Amino acid sequence: MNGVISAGNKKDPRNGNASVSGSQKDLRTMSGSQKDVRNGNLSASSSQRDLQNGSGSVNGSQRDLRINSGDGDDEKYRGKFTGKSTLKNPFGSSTTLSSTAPTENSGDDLDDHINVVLRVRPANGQERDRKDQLVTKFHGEGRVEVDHVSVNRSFVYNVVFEPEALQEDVFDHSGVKKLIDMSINGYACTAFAFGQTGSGKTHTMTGPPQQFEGGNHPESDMQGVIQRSFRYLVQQLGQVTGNKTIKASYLEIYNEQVIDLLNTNHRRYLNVRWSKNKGFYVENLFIVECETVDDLMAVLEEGMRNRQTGSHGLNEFSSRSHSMLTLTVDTEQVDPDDENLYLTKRGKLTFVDLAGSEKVKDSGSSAEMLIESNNINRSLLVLGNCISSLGDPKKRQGHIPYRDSKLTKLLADSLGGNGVTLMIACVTPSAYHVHETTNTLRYASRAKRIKSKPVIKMDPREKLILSLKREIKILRNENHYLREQLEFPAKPKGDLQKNNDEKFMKMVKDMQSKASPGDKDLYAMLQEYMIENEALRNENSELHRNKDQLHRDHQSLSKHNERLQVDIEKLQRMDKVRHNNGESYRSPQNSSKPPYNPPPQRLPPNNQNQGYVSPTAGRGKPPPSHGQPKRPPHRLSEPLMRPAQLPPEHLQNGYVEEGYMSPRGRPPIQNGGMRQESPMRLTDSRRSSQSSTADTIKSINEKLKQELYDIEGQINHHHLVNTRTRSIYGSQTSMRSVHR
Ligand SMILES: Nc1ncnc2c1ncn2[C@@H]1O[C@H](COP(=O)(O)OP(=O)(O)OP(=O)(O)O)[C@@H](O)[C@H]1O
Repeated sequence: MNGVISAGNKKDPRNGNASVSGSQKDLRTMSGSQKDVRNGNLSASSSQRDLQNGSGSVNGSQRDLRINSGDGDDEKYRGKFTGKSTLKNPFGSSTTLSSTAPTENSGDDLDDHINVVLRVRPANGQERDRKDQLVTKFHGEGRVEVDHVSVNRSFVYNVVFEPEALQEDVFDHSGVKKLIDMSINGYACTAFAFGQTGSGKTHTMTGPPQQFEGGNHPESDMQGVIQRSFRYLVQQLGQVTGNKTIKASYLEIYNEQVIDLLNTNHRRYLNVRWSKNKGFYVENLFIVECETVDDLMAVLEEGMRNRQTGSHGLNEFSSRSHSMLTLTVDTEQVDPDDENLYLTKRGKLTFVDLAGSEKVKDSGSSAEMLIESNNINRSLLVLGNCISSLGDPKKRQGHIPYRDSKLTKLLADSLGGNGVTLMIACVTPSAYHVHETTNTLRYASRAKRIKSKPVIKMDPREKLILSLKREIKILRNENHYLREQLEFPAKPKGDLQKNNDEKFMKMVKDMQSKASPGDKDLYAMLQEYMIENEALRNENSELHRNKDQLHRDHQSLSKHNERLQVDIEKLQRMDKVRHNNGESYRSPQNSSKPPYNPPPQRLPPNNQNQGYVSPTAGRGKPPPSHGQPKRPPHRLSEPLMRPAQLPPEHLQNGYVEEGYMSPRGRPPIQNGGMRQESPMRLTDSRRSSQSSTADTIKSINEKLKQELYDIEGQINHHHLVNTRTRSIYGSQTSMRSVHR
C-alpha cells in the first residue's frame, strides 16, 4: 500500500499530509528540469510518467516508509483498504441475493449514502510553469483542506486520492469492485466522474484521453477504472455457474442530444423515453453482446473514438459531451432455497464521464465551443440542482427536477432511486482553479448527503414466486417447530406426507376433543394452520405446473417464431432475386398496395425497440486489420446489417436448376445480375415474340406476387398472434425453471 490515498491515520505523522506535501515540494523543484525535457508541452501521459519516474524515488520512499514502519499504524492503514472504502461499507450490509436480500417491496434496510471519493490530480505543465501555489492539503481519514487566501475549507469524503495515486490505487480503493459485485447480484450500479474541465475525469475513467487517438491503447498501467472493471467483471462472472451475458451500450449527450457511440453508421439523435417498468431509457440504442474482455475493450475504444472532443485553453483533449457506457449483466443463479429454480438477476453497471464545467474566460472557447460549454454547464447545473434536492432531507420527498435535462433523466435511477452510486470528484491542486475546485468539493459534499436504497429489480413473476417461497419456508419452519413441540415426526414427502398430514389432523382433532378449553384454541389454531398450509402447498404446485406450461408454451412459440423467420428470409431472398432481375412487385391492379415490407428483425423480448445484435451474429474472428487501428468487435463493423442473404435452395449454386418448376408450374426468375433463360423459356422465346415473353413474365410475376401477398398475410397474422402471445408470456422468458 502506498501513501497516496489520504484516508490514512491522521495521527500518523508519516501519513498522506506529510509525505504528500513532501512530494509536492519535490514536484515543484523538479518542474524546472522537466519543463526543459518537455519543452513546455503538457502531455498527460508524460505528466503521469514524470510523476512515476521523476518522483519515483519519492513515491518509493513513501511506500517504504509506510510499509517498513513496522508498527501498528501500518497495519491499521492497510486494514482500511481490504476491499472496502475507508468509511463503513458504503453500500449497506448485504451484497448477495440470498433469501434475505431486499427486493423491490421488501422492507429490508439497505439505506445508505452515496459513496463519494475525491481524486486530486498532479499539477500539470501549465500550472507548474506558472508556479501555481498548491492549495490542497491532505489530513488523512479522507479529509482534504483547501488552503488559500480567498478560501479555507475542509471536506471529508469516503476516500481521497492524492496526486501521486496510481490508476491501480483508484480502482482498488474507490469501491468500484464492490459496485461490480453488486451489479452481478442484480443491482443497478453507476460510477461517475465529475469536476472542472481538465481535472482528470477521463484520465480516471479510461486513462489518458489522447491515447485513444489513432487507435492506440492506454498502456496497461495507465488504464482507467473502466478497463480494470471489465477485467474484474469478467473474472467474477467466471465464478457464476449458470448462464451469464454481458450487453454493452455506449452513448454520449452532446449539446443536449443523445448520440449512439456504437452505431455511427446510422448517426442520429435518439429519444429518451419513459416507461413504468424501465424508467427513463434511450430508444433504439445499439446493444452489443460481449463475452470477453477484448469484446468490452473494443466497445470502449469504438466509443472513445467516436466521442466529441475538442481542444481548448484548459485541456487539449477535452470531452465536449457526457458519455455513458452501460453494461447489462444477466446471470442465472440457482435459488439457494430451491435447486430446481433459477433466478435471473439483471444488474447494470454504468460508467459516466461527465463533460467538465468550464469558465469560458479561462478555456478561451471558440463560438462553437461556446454553445457546447453552455449546454455542458446547463446540464451540470440541473444535475447540481437534483443533487441538492436529493441531499436535502426536506426536499428529498418533493419534486426533483430530473426532467430538466437528458443527463439527469438518464441518471435519475442512479441518483435518487434504487441504484448504487459511486461519485469520483476530480480536482486540480492549483491555486489558479481554487474556486472551481471548491465548487466541485461542495458539489461532492452535497452528493454525499444523498441517501439511496438499493433494490434488486426483478421480474414480477419471479418476485411473486420468491415471496411465496419465502412464505412457504417460514411456514415450513413453523410447522416443523410445532410438530416438534407435539412430538410428531418431521414431515416426510409425497404420499407419505399426505397420510401423515391426515394422521396429524386426526390426532389434532382427538386431542382437541380431550383438551381443556384453553388448549382447544391452540388446537383450533393448529387445524387452521394445517388447512392454510395445505392450501399453500396446492398453490405452490399449481404455480409450478403453470410455470412448466408457460415454459413449454414459450418454447413452442420460439420455434414457431423461428419458422416464421425462415419464411420471411425466404421471402426476402425472393424479393432480392426479383429486384436483381429488375422486376417490380407493385401490382398493376392495385398500384397503391405497398410493396412487401419485411417484418422487424427478431428481437429478444426485452429489447424489442433496441438495436440488438444476436448472440451468435458475427461470432467469427474479425478480418486481419493490416495495420489499421484495431476495430471494435466484428459485430460492430456493420452493426445493423443482417448476414448476407443466400438465394433460396433451388436457386443456389448459380441459376435455375434444370427442370425446376415453380409451384405454379412456371420456371422461377433467376438469381444474379444477368438474365439467363431456362431451357423451357428458350423454347418459348423461340416460338413467341419479344412482347409475348414480356407478358408471360408479367403474368408469372403477378402470380408470384399474389403468392407473396398470401404468405405475407399469413406471416403478419402469425406475427400478430406471436407478438400478442409474447407480450403475455414475455416476462416469463427471464425466468428459467428446470424440473428434474
Ligand atoms: N492523475 C493524473 N495523473 C497524470 N495526468 C493526469 C491525471 N489526471 C489528468 N491528467 C492529465 O491531464 C489532462 C486532462 O485530463 P482529462 O482529459 O482526463 O480531464 P477531464 O476532466 O476529462 O477534462 P474535460 O472535462 O475537459 O474532458 C490529460 O492529459 C490527462 O492525461
